[in-house]
Amino acid sequence: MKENKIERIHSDSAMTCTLCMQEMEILYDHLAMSTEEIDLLDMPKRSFTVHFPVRMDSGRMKMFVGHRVQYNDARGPTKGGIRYHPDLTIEYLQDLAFLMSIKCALVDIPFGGAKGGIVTNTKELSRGELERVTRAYIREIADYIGPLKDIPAPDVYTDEQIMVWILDEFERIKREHTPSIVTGKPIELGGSQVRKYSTSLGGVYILEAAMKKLELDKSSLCVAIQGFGKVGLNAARILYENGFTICAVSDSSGGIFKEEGLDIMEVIDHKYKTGSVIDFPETRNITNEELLATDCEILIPAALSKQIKRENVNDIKAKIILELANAPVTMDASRILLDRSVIIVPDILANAGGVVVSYFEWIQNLSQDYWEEDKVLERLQQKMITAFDKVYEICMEQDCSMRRAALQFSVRRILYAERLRGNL
Ligand SMILES: NC(=O)c1ccc[n+]([C@@H]2O[C@H](COP(=O)([O-])OP(=O)(O)OC[C@H]3O[C@@H](n4cnc5c(N)ncnc54)[C@H](O)[C@@H]3O)[C@@H](O)[C@H]2O)c1
Repeated sequence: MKENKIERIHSDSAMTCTLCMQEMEILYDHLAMSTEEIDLLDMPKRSFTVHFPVRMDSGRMKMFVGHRVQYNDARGPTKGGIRYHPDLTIEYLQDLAFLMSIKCALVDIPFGGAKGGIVTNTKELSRGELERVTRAYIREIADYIGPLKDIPAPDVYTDEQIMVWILDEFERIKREHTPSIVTGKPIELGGSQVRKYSTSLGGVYILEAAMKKLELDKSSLCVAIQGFGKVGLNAARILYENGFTICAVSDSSGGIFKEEGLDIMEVIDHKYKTGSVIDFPETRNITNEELLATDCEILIPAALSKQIKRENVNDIKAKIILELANAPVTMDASRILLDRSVIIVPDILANAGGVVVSYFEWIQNLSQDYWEEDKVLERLQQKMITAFDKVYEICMEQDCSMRRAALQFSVRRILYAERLRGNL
């Protein structure tokens, strides 16, 4: 099992493991973990595949493949997204489910980690087919999910509407209202305030906490953001509203740069009208490579994995990298940046705000007590800052990277829960 994981870690396919998984191998030695501990963390508790037929619009039946991985539930029911992707493999989902366990432990929410999905290209399905595929998948896995077992959420190519179909199908099967079965719902059906920008806001809380420790003044710093989707756009908006100068942003069509800073509200308007940030008046169009190499203090990758790699790492000028995307920096590049004393705030900490607000949504559903926006904001900030402080303390004590510190802290928490249960 362990060898397979290492092979995957070093493979270079589109579905490779994240940097955290590579760091885990180092951590096994660093923490002097016993064989029992390594074995326990190396295997998901439950991992299964379902095959199911769905009637297509053409009238013919087509077989689909779905997976769900419930990695570790020592600290609570498992929690994790449902992803629709043609290249989805159960091995990759196992790694993502493991990272969800780590992320939940890091921000101290009572969940284990899960991940699942369907092997499909949503662009090739009609809306009706997408609904039938989703409902059929839920019928297959309904016995293994539940508010106190395993709680799905949106992920790549799944959204609020798909969460509603999941909720509705599950409730039809169980014949009772169960809003806590899934998170990422619209507010009208039990969703939480703040959810739509929770990942970005959580990242901003962490960035501001890091800057306070480093005694940096935000007004004098230039920020560049790669990706202008749900996470990048909201991060740009919140930072702009908080007085940061955003000098470059980009999306898949390219980017824009303005040394004195962009009017982000106008850029958002332009993006909605034209579909891209490029060609915004009085700015210079730049490529995504140029965006990463922008002369800025803070770089926020919020698009895809593996954007900062050996080939372009020497062009990076930022002093702080806030990883809002998952695994945007490769292992090689990370080592080089750390040698140059660049601070990398790792994905498992920087983008954990999303799962924290998912936890709040679940609490609200279970208690039927719905919170005002202010309460969600206050509790999100508290969770993020507590995790940051802990990670920072370990970094200072051990003179290690934030990723190493975060992983170490979470692994210890999970192993402690396992030990209390008598599993170690
Ligand atoms: N949505 C969340 O709550 C959440 C939570 C945790 C992590 N993440 C991670 O954050 C990242 C972004 O997620 P999202 O939800 O904003 O996705 P999204 O699909 O809404 O946005 C992605 C953005 O990246 C841009 N993009 C695509 N290719 C690009 C390229 N080559 N160069 C520059 N930009 C490019 C797209 O144009 C789009 O603006 C992903 O890595 C995701 O896994 C998201």
